[in-house]
Amino acid sequence: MTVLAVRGVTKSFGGARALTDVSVEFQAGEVHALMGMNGAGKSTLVQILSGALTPDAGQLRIDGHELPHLTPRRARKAGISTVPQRRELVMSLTVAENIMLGDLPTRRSVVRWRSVRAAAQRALDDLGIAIDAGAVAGDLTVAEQTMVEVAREVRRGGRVLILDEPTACLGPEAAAQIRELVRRLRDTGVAIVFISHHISEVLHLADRITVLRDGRVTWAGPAAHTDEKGLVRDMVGRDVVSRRPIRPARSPEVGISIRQLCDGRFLDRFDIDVRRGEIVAVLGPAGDAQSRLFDLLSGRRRPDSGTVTVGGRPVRPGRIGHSLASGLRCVTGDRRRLGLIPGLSIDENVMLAQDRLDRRRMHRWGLLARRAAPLRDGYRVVSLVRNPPVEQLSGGNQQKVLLAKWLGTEPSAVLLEDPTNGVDVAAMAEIHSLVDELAGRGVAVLLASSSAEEVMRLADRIVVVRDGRRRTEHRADRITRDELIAATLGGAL
Ligand SMILES: Nc1ncnc2c1ncn2[C@@H]1O[C@H](COP(=O)(O)OP(=O)(O)OP(=O)(O)O)[C@@H](O)[C@H]1O
Repeated sequence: MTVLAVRGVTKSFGGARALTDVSVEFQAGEVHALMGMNGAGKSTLVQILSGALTPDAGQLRIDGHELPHLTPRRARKAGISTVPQRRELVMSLTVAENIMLGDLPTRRSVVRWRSVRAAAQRALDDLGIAIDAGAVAGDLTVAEQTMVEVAREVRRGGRVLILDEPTACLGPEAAAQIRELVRRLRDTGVAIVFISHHISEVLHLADRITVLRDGRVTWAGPAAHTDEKGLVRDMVGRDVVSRRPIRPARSPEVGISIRQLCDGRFLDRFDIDVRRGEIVAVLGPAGDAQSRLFDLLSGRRRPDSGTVTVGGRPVRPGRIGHSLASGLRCVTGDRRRLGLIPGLSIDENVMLAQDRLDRRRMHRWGLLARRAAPLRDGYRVVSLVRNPPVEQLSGGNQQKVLLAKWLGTEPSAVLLEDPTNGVDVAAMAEIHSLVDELAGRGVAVLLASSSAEEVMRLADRIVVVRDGRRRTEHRADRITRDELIAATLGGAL
């Protein structure tokens, strides 16, 4: 049964078309995946469905009734809920408070906290989510926070649930938990709109797929009627090949050396050496250790103890300037919060890390554009209008701006945290080639990733961390992906 129907929707931004004549129907009890390259128009469509954007033409119908002048409030009332990429929980409140926010049961204007807790726990239990409603939201893992948001939306009566890349940046186990929840929701009759760049995930999970390219539907049908190759062609318009290159022998010189690094429960006497020209990955079930490595190596945070040397020279802990001066570049996995400056254009963001460009020269726009051009072209940053503020770019293109910003500075060593987060298959292959080239130029690359596939594609060696400790080390050419996942989960090899 069709719950939500989109007919002939078109949307432009300042004269540039983001969506053209898009029609799609979402059925109750079905997982419907939206796929497409970065900038294809998926988020624009989702924002139209959730009432955040008004289409220039076309209509939306719920249960056959037209929904004119949709606003976020009306969409929610009609049962259309969105769980966006960025978690929207109040981290200092409990899970129960977050779930019940805006709908707190009261008696004579006094909140009945016991009822709050009980109702929230019921909402979680009904969906088979094993989380204590009394826990503080900020203490949950990212996957658990996503589940809490799902429970909240379903409790509020969501019949069409839009999940925007809910498994991005999650390790294999957490991603599997989210998929399990999606299946349970589907079985209760919710219509699920699922956005993901992971093709195998979509092929396993989705009942139906709609592919967008340049704002138009290029393929739509049951998931069983297509395959990986077909999807890539429909999304990209050509085949995409991404293979491990044969890299030249690595230099014996050590690029980055980490010794006995300790930081709270995240890192416990952690050691690693990355030689110049080598790619070493740190992989673990939860991304905690990986993002803590980013904080420590970039100098944002001082470790409890331990040393880091780059090119044989010690780096003073807790000092961003020292980290940069050592030739180390750390590319964050959290581009929205730590990576890019909203309000500044693509060119300004790309050039921010170039030390030769001081503040005064930043305002010579012609020069800025000329110097930024090779980087934005090299990293294939695509936008509808020339040089917009960076927040107007699609997610994957923002990621490319972030990589261009740091990798354009000729580093001697890099830490890359989830470098292809939110990036489409074609851009992923391009970014992987760029990382290969970096290593080929003798840069020491430390890869902090949550994706076993990515690690298998890029790394020479893989170090598995669990509970902050280095557990096992593997050569990428001597292990299979499944063995690696078992190793991250602590299973026997
Ligand atoms: N507010 C805006 N102003 C101007 N252009 C915009 C705005 N929002 C989106 N766009 C443009 O519309 C196009 C479609 O973007 P959209 O975010 O829908 O892509 P997407 O398919 O979700 O991509 P991704 O996979 O990277 O998230 C992009 O070229 C983007 O730059």
